[in-house]
Amino acid sequence: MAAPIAVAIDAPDIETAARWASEVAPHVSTVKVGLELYLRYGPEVVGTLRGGNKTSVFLDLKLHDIPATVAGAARNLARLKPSILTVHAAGGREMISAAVEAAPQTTIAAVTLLTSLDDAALADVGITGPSADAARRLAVLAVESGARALVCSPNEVASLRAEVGPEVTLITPGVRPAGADHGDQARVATPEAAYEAGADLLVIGRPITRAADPGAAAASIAAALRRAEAASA
Ligand SMILES: O=c1ccn([C@@H]2O[C@H](COP(=O)(O)O)[C@@H](O)[C@H]2O)c(=O)[nH]1
Repeated sequence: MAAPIAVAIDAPDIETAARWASEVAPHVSTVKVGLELYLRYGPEVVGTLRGGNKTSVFLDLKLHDIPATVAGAARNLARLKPSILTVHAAGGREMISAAVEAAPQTTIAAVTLLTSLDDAALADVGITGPSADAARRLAVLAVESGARALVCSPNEVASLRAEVGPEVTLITPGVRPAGADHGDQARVATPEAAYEAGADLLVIGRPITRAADPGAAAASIAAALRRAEAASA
């Protein structure tokens, strides 16, 4: 079975994106399209990456605007049939509800706190104290507004799970295999730690796509998750 990994296809061009998607497709459940590709190619990129692969396409466009604008955007994006569409939880209750109502067939995932922000960067934007507290507050607001999925750091999965229960899908970027370069990610954990904490879908980009062989890198992380699952059974 394909591993619960969404590979972030943050590629400079559609040819590279299509190659990465087909190389990782046998090993993972999902490919993720973000701003870099969508803003260059628009809706066609979704069809291209879906291609003949069985992977789901996750649209990570992090909508954040007034409710009416987000509703219109979510309605248009839902036509592409993504499995998941992201909005920023900080957009507030009405904005999240507007997205959920506009795209009833799509899982709306609310981004709590970007995983690139460390304590100092969070303080810069007025969020002080433990990141887990702020993430929990935003998570509750998002779920109360109808979001069925949340995006958070792997380090915050356990506390969010305790708060929102088993039915909400927890999606974690900020995943780095042991020894991998963290790049611009601040609140990180290994794939095994994210999985063991209870994450439902691990978002992993550069550790896979920048490897010499993306297919082999995806297969290796998928195998590590299977070992973690077997060990916890
Ligand atoms: O809080 C967030 C929300 C989304 N992302 C996205 O995930 C991937 C991570 O890619 P890596 O190469 O594994 O760092 C990227 O597309 C981000 O836009 C996130 O990192 N953090």
